[in-house]
Amino acid sequence: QAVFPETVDINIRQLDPIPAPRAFIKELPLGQAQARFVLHSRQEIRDVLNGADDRLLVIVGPCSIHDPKAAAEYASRLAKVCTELKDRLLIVMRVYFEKPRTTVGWKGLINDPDLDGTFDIRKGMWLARKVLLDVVSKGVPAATEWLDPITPQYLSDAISWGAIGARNTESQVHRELASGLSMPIGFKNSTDGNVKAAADSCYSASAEHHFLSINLDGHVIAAETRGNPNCHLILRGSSHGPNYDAESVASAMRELHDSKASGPSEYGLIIDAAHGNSGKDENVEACVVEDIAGRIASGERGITGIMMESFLQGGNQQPGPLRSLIYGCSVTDRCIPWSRTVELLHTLAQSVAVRRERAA
Ligand SMILES: C[C@@H](OP(=O)(O)O)C(=O)O
Ligand SMILES: [Mn+2]
Repeated sequence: QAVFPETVDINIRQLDPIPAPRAFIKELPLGQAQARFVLHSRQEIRDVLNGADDRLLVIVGPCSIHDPKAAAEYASRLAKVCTELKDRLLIVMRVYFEKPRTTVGWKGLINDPDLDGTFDIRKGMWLARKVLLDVVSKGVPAATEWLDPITPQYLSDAISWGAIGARNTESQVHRELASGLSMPIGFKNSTDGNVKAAADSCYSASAEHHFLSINLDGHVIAAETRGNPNCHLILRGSSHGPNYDAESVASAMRELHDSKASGPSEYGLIIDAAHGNSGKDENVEACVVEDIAGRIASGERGITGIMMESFLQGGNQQPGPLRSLIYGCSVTDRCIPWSRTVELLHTLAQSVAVRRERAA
């Protein structure tokens, strides 16, 4: 026999087969109209990031998706604001299914959809695709963090923008993954505040790569990618404090230049007002958003997008089975409540209008 059993799987308890991506996509297909919408929103995001479109990209939504019903309600509310403010803001919803943990904890809807330690990944992936299609069918573009390198094969057709998180931003696996993805990708600075690693990732991901992966039929393949020219930086603060200030933005743009990572034209960066920029306190996060709005209105260059963590209810709660939870409240990072989110979106829209007047 090829493998001596005693030499492998010593620490493996179980291996459960999961249907290939094509089976999920067949069961939950993206419609023709939705596919056109995804392609259009990806191009709008590229145009905002490279300055061809003077609107502001706003990536807003819960830290994580744990309840399909609450996600659908949030998307319905956001769809109305998308339409109301689309002359000034390009709004994309955070639809995050995979959560990178600093140590251990609930890893997201795909990994443990029942939030009870049963880890029904097949059900989680199916639910994730269902939630995603529901958001897109409401006319709201979807953003997600790519964490597991296999996940994109199940979901990427419906995603308009992706992030590589602070804990993975220097990983070769994620740079290779990003180089083959079909949507703009933002690399977060690392948790210790290192921006150079993320800038180098933008450069690396713009190159072609060859690596092992799986195809839609679940077969192991050697992937050859063209390189993704639409990668950019996300400043998300760090364990040493915030980096959303003007000097940090200017120095990050220089870093991007030095690593030859600028996109087809000068791509701006996104500021994540949450995480290390707000100490995960939603009230501080709201103040960070207002600070950035003021700077955008005054014409500060380099900021082409902002990320906010927001949900139906503010704050957060410990994860657990849905029946035990407060409806519409984050089970991971604390979020800005919906009512305050709407105020902040209007403030951001107003700052774009003021910037336009000054530029006229
Ligand atoms: C995981 C977190 O991002 P970061 O990688 O900046 O901690 C988030 O976006 O919820
Ligand atoms: Mn978060």
